[in-house]
Amino acid sequence: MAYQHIQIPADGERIGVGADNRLQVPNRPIIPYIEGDGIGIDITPVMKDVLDAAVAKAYGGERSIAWMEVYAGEKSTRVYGEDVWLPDETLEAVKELVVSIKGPLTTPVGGGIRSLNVTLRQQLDLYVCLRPVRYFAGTPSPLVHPEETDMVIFRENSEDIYAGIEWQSGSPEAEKVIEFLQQEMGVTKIRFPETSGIGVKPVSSEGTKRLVRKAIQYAIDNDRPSVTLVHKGNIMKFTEGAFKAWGYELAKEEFGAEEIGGGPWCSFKNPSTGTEITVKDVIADAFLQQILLRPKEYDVIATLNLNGDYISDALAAQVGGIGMAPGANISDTVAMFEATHGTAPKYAGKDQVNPSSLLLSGEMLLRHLGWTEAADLVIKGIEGAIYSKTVTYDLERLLEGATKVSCSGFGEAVVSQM
Ligand SMILES: NC(=O)C1=CN([C@@H]2O[C@H](COP(=O)(O)OP(=O)(O)OC[C@H]3O[C@@H](n4cnc5c(N)ncnc54)[C@H](OP(=O)(O)O)[C@@H]3O)[C@@H](O)[C@H]2O)C=CC1
Ligand SMILES: O=C(O)CCC(=O)C(=O)O
Ligand SMILES: [Mg+2]
Repeated sequence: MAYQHIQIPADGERIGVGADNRLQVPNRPIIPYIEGDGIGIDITPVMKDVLDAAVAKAYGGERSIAWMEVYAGEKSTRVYGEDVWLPDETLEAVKELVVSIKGPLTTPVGGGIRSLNVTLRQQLDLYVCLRPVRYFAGTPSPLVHPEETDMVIFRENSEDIYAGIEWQSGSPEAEKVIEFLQQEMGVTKIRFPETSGIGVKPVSSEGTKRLVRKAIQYAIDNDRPSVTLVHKGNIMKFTEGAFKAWGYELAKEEFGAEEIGGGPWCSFKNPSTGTEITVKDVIADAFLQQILLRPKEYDVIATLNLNGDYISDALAAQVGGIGMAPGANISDTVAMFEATHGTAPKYAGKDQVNPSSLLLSGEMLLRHLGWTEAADLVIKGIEGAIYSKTVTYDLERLLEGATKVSCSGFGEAVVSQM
């Protein structure tokens, strides 16, 4: 490895990947991190400090993280030059070093660059966006029983309208596609052909099945009772409807699921525990009301890219907001952990926001390394800080008798509660 601007920590070692894609983790692994735009500057240093403290406490100095900064977004344009938003060496480093973590990156609405977050997922084929949503006791929530929300979202991360295949209204490309649709495909339903922008939504059986396979395997490994396929297949029959059909097909072919009654729901016995795992489906709009009214009925969720984006913020709100919801983007070998929320520009550099989403993403990273003792300490620290009502502005404004602390102050509270 030789990089232009990335400094490799001399005393760190690379994580290896063995048979069955198992990680071989040295005592001082090199972990690349992207600071992130906006509030990235606030939350990323806190995340590093908290993870370092948890690892030091759990392993008494025997293990530690060799952090290595890699660049993307606005910081990259300062380091590499005006138009370099995502340098090749960032992609190379993240791929070679296998496990990384990132802060949020800005995407302009309308024109400008396409999402760097989506580009990272696509370039590295991080096809699973894993977003667990659980409640921490004492967190203010709009629900009467927020503790009943305990779901793990598997959002397909490589297809759907996030593929970015779209043409602007009035462009020659849009006109050409519209002409093709009308003249060669017999399409008569484009309501305003003169002024329409056009987007394409690819959804494949391979893309669906690799995602649903991971979701079902997660349910097996974690002894969860159900996997729900969330789709809008009544309207988008050959994309979202196909996602549902391929999901059930996979459950039957690869996991031996059998139909319940006349189907389409099916179930099979968890090969490790003997517990019944139900594979079911629900239409996305109905799902969004049911997660508020009957959250206990849902557990592992497998869904398409756009649905997963909406659902993850909606579910996060139920357990305290997007300041609390972690995530990971995963392929068969590479894992990149990241917060669910964005760059919250109005708070950038003010040391105010809640770092928990990135802290909990870091907790997932530690668990992914097999460093469960350190991961448990991060959870203990966050639980302790929230329980003692020492919280950032977002929770303090909803929590009677709470003490408001800064972003870094919350990090210190977490460490002191470990
Ligand atoms: N993966 C990524 O990197 C993502 C990037 N983005 C990008 O981020 C930019 C801003 O997007 P926007 O729609 O404003 O969404 P954001 O998630 O950045 O912020 C929306 C609101 O959520 C609340 N919030 C977000 N993060 C926190 C936090 N850590 N602690 C407390 N509250 C928080 C704030 O609410 P309040 O004002 O009520 O305090 C904030 O104003 C866009 O460019 C978007 O594309 C968006 C999502 C994910
Ligand atoms: O890439 C972006 O700007 C937004 C991404 C997003 O909303 C998400 O990852 O949940
Ligand atoms: Mg989102």
